[in-house]
Amino acid sequence: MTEPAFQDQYPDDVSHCFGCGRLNDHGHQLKSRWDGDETVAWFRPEPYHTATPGFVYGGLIASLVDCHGTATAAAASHRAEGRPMGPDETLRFVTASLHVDFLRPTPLGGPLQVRGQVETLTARKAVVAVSVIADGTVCARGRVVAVRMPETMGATAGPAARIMEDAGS
Ligand SMILES: CCCCCCCC(=O)SCCNC(=O)CCNC(=O)[C@H](O)C(C)(C)COP(=O)(O)OP(=O)(O)OC[C@H]1O[C@@H](n2cnc3c(N)ncnc32)[C@H](O)[C@@H]1OP(=O)(O)O
Repeated sequence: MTEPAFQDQYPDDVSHCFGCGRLNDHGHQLKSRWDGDETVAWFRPEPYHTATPGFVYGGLIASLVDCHGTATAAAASHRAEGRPMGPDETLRFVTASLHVDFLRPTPLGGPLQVRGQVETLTARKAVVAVSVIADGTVCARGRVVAVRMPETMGATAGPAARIMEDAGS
């Protein structure tokens, strides 16, 4: 049986992210999982994710790097602490820094493999290297500095909750 994706184990109050939130019907809903000591996600860009005809928009690629990086940070933190991921226990990480190098044009039409490798991990911070691969060729490399989410970003009440309600999510 396939393991549930990291993002599917986030609590509801942090599951509206445009890149990976399972509760965001308009988002990418990226799904990241362990593959040995690395992490992997697959994403198939749609024709409207175009940069120039036939090639993937760089902002989408940055989004995949971002959400795979932060999800990898959360999963690695759980693994290091010996705590399974789950809706009540998820250690939450947000992006402090996102760097992407676009090495070559990324072809549109097939699935992209997104691979993550934890470079450093402390209780409060993870640095994750991410590759975006099309048909066996690395098209972009990124690095995410992910930091434990401040309490103010996970609000279940107040303005944040009202915005999501208004959006119908
Ligand atoms: C939870 C699931 C949701 C999915 C997430 C999806 C990804 C996202 O898009 S998140 C949205 C975008 N990100 C944000 O809005 C975050 C906004 N920024 C913040 O809230 C804060 O600046 C935050 C939390 C990142 C860092 O807080 P801050 O108090 O500055 O942390 P601080 O204690 O100084 O630094 C912690 C560590 O991070 C490092 N760090 C902080 N900012 C940066 C940076 N920009 N670049 C590199 N390193 C940094 C520090 O050097 C420090 O490292 P060390 O522990 O080795 O000394």
